[in-house]
Amino acid sequence: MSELIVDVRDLTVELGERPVLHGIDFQVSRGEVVTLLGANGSGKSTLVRAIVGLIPPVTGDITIFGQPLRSFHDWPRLGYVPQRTTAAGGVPATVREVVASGRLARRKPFWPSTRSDREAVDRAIEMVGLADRADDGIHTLSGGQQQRALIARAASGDPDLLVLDEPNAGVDQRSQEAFARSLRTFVASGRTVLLVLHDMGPLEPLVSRGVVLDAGRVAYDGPVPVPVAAGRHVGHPGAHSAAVAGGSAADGTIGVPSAVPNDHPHSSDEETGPFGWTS
Ligand SMILES: Nc1ncnc2c1ncn2[C@@H]1O[C@H](COP(=O)(O)OP(=O)(O)OP(=O)(O)O)[C@@H](O)[C@H]1O
Repeated sequence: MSELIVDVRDLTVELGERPVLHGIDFQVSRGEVVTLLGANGSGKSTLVRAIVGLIPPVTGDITIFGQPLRSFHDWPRLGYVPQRTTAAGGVPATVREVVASGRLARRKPFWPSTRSDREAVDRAIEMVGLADRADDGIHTLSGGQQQRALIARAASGDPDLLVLDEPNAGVDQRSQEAFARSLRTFVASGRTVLLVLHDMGPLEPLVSRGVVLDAGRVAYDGPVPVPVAAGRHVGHPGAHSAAVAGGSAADGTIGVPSAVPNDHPHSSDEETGPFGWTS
């Protein structure tokens, strides 16, 4: 069996004393691109935040790179971009400076950046299609471009696992396509990606597995569902949780769409369905 990069067992999380995740089992193996799907408030961001160590579990275990999270120290191996952040915040930094800050965990304190630092920063800027804006102030970029700069910052540290919470929110189609191409290169080098997505868009062919959360529980875990008709989708043969997801197991359909309404406030394309398909 391939190496488990993320291993979540029986995870329960509370926020403000309210249970949000209930007994989640969730694994990601090396080289996979796994997307978390589900309705607003189903717990996707909470699961991701627990995995990167921002929220403590009430019960259950989280292991990353084979290490229990509570004793994990190798943070440069993990790149994380949270949802809906802006990079500007009044800081007069250029795109290159923001991206270069992603290398800090790999550098010796007070030493100047090395050639490999600078090359990694250039690669990451190229990856998100911001090469022509590298020396511009981050505050001059659009929200979507700032989001891409943050992805580049996470990627510049050469992580083995990239965790991105809605990386394409508010990002135009052409940039999404450029990002999908770069992510393909990232994954081809044997690295691993965990994404929260509402609209898969150009990332869809890259995604190896979809996990749908419904009210803090795993409702489906299997190949990414594909559409059969407006509002109905079918799982690939072998999708193991079809019945659990609420659809009709008899006709092979799964109820994923009902768990993934397209009501997200910052979707980049209002005409597009939850998996990036025109509805
Ligand atoms: N700080 C908090 N305190 C209390 N409840 C919270 C907090 N943050 C989130 N929640 C609640 O936890 C639940 C899960 O939220 P979460 O953000 O993980 O969902 P999500 O699936 O990522 O949603 P979205 O698609 O809208 O980002 C929601 O009901 C939300 O209201």
